[in-house]
Amino acid sequence: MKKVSLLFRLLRYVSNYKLKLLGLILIALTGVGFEVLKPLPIKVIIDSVLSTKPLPNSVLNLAGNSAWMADKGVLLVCCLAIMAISAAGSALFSFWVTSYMAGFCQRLVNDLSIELYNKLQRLSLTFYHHNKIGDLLQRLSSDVFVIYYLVAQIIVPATSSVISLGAMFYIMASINLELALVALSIVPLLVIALLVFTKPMEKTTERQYQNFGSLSAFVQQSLASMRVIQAFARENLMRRKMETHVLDYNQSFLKATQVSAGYNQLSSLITGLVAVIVVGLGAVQGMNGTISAGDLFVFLGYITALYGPVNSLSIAIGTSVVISSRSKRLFEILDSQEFVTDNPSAIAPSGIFGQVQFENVDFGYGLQNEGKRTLRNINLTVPAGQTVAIVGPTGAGKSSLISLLSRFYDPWKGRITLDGQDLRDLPLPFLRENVALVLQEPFLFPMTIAENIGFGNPDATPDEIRAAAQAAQAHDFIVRLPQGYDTVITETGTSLSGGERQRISLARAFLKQAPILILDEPTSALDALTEAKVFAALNSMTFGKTVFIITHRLSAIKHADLIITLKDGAIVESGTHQNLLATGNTYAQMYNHQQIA
Ligand SMILES: Nc1ncnc2c1ncn2[C@@H]1O[C@H](COP(=O)(O)OP(=O)(O)OP(=O)(O)O)[C@@H](O)[C@H]1O
Repeated sequence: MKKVSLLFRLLRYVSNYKLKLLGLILIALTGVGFEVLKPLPIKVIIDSVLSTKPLPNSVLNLAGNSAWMADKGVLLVCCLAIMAISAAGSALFSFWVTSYMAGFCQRLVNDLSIELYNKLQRLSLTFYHHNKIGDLLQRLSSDVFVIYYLVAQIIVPATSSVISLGAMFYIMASINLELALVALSIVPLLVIALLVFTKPMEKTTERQYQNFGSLSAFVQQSLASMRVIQAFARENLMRRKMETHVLDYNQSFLKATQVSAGYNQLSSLITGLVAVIVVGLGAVQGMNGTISAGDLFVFLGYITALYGPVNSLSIAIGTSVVISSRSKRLFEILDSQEFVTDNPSAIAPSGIFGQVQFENVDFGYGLQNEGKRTLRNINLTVPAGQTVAIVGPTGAGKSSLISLLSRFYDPWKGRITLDGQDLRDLPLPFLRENVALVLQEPFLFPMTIAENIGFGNPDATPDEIRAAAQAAQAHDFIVRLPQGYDTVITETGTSLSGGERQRISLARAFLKQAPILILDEPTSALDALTEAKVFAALNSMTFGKTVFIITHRLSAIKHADLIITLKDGAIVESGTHQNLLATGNTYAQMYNHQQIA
């Protein structure tokens, strides 16, 4: 997307608050008006108090011909005017603009953050496989401020700069057109400087923020895996990698800063040079008597004041380059394809029985024509209320198969139905409300244990949370913790053992009371006794539910209604424990091997 169209797209968020923006610009312009007025009382002092020039008509009209308009009276009024202009213009309006702008821009940042967050929630896991969390974090917490800069460093300063330049030029031209035109030559010179610097600024800024994203991602991953780093004593290796990331970032930061400082300095140089020329020419005209001392003072005042708006215009233009590069990183998220989409015309059925059917399902993680096929021609019927166990060697596709049930991904080919209805024709939130999931890696939030379990059902009462914990064999260890159910879990959950985390995760799924329960190795971290208790509890908790369970401990699923064996992404056998044992094939071999071991 082109730089200008990126800026226009960003502008659309601002256009939701047209009136507020207009208010902000009006306040800023009033401040500018005071700035433009600043040299005028001094001109009156120089020309009409210190010299003999009559008072300007505008002042006479205001004051009338009153007697107090003698020199000292004029001097006093001019001094009061200077004070009022400075107090109102510089102090009051600067404060007002700053606080108004902060509130307004923060609201824009909030809007954009929420839109990004909503989009991130809709994106399927495929997106997360291709993007690093640290980089996304950086986009959401830092790049999102581009909208702030768009208003605070471009729209408002550029508008007030253009208007104040216009007003100053008008007054200067009415004093001396020739000098005013020389002053205006700043504009084409600055445009040339900008043309030279745009590309390098764009490139270096983009690189800088890419490197910053990589650095954030590396730090985030390192912190999350500190235990592994320490266990393998790989601190030096990771430090060297960190140094490389920091160095890359520093170099790109340095380049971006040098290029943008180069542009700023060149534009300052141009402004300064033109100002010197105008001062010189003005002084010559003053000596020739073609311009009064007061007018020359106004002129010189504006020439110095001209630097402010011209400079903020050039900064605004430079910032627009930076902003467009950074906003690209946000629009990349907003434009990411939602591979799993919610069908807007889908109607939720009044209830769910729980019959699940896979019909000729093929699936892979990449795009259909590019990626490797992970599941091939899966045909499977699970009647409502039955328990199906999925077994097979590691990497066979077991977790992939069950991830299709929650529509984390959609099949490449074929379809999966729930009570005869294609999952893609069910509202996505409805489907996921009706599926409870225990993942292989139990994830806990940095909240209390009660909140972690209650995540399965936010309306659950403390008694229901406790009952779910009891069923998952978690209650006993929870009440032994100093704060019991109110114990806050550390960010990574490392304050609990693997088995404890697993049981909390199980309790969360139990609490959800969904008609379909998916358990991906739910007891792999439990000792044999606790595992037996969990499985005993499972029998009562899963009554009437359709259950998919993946486990490597085959003795635990002997009573499943159906067992399927997956190998290289295909179902190679299915039946009950007894049937499969009788065949002597893969399942029987794995089972017998475990019995001996
Ligand atoms: N996000 C992913 N992107 C690409 N390939 C993946 C992804 N997740 C899994 N795979 C691949 O899909 C295949 C099946 O993986 P899956 O996790 O479904 O196997 P599994 O039978 O559950 O294994 P395990 O018993 O070890 O958990 C593997 O080859 C794996 O490398």
